[in-house]
Amino acid sequence: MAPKLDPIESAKRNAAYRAVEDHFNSSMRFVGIGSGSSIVYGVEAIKAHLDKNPAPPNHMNWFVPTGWNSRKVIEKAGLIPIAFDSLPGDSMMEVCFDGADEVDEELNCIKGGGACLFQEKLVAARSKKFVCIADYRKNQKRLLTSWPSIPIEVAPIAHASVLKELAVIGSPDAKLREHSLEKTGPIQTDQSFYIIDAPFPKLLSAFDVKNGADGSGKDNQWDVTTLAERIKKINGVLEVGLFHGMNGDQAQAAGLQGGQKPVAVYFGLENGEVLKRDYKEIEDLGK
Ligand SMILES: O=C[C@H](O)[C@H](O)[C@H](O)COP(=O)(O)O
Repeated sequence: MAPKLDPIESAKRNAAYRAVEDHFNSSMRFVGIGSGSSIVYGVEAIKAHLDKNPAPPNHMNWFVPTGWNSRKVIEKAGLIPIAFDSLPGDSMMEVCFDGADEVDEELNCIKGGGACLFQEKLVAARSKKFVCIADYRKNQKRLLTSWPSIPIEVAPIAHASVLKELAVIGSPDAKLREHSLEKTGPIQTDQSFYIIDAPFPKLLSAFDVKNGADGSGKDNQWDVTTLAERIKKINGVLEVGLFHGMNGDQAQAAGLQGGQKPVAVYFGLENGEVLKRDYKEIEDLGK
């Protein structure tokens, strides 16, 4: 008998199975796989789906990892990984599945809690859609409600100057993420970069801005997009753990390749149900 999962793990697993049921099929060619603990259940659900519904004859399903750990999860499930930079020509992934640390009402996400975000953003932006798997703790009205800080991937040589500039723009307590065993030093990403965690006050959404709020950073009030773009401009920053702007459907409708935001987020709830939030419902919210 399978061991009983604790409520949070079981919420992630329920969300993963629903997300995969709604967005995966065996004839897909390229599928992105994110990082973290929730996506492990996503891969489990994909494998279970393929076992029941094998791919058509002579058809390969390839899975694009977002880092070392994600590649191991793919391999362990017996699925076939393909490196992002081996994707042929202009082919897109049909879908990518990934987790998040926090998701707001507009489906903006904070990611990078597990030190992966650069490759996750590359993969999301080359996928027709990003589908997010999460548990109830991640579902918040605004970002930085329960999750305390924004993960930022930086070049090691620039970490001190990035910390200084973050202080200037309103995050004096930003910190370099270190291993718990101090002597092992800063945590390194798959790119051998460092991670800075930058706390800011709760972020405004595009709805707030549309309704007249000032998210320009005055009085340290930022909206998600303005802050993400401001941090990205700091020399030495490779990527910011804010996934914002358009989702894949919206990007393609605008003639662009892909977006950063999920088209849908599946939150596993404490009572065993799954709450699905998708961007169409958000468009209605904005009216
Ligand atoms: O760095 C890690 C990634 O962005 C993860 O997707 C994110 O931290 C969520 O991870 P988990 O599913 O473990 O909560």
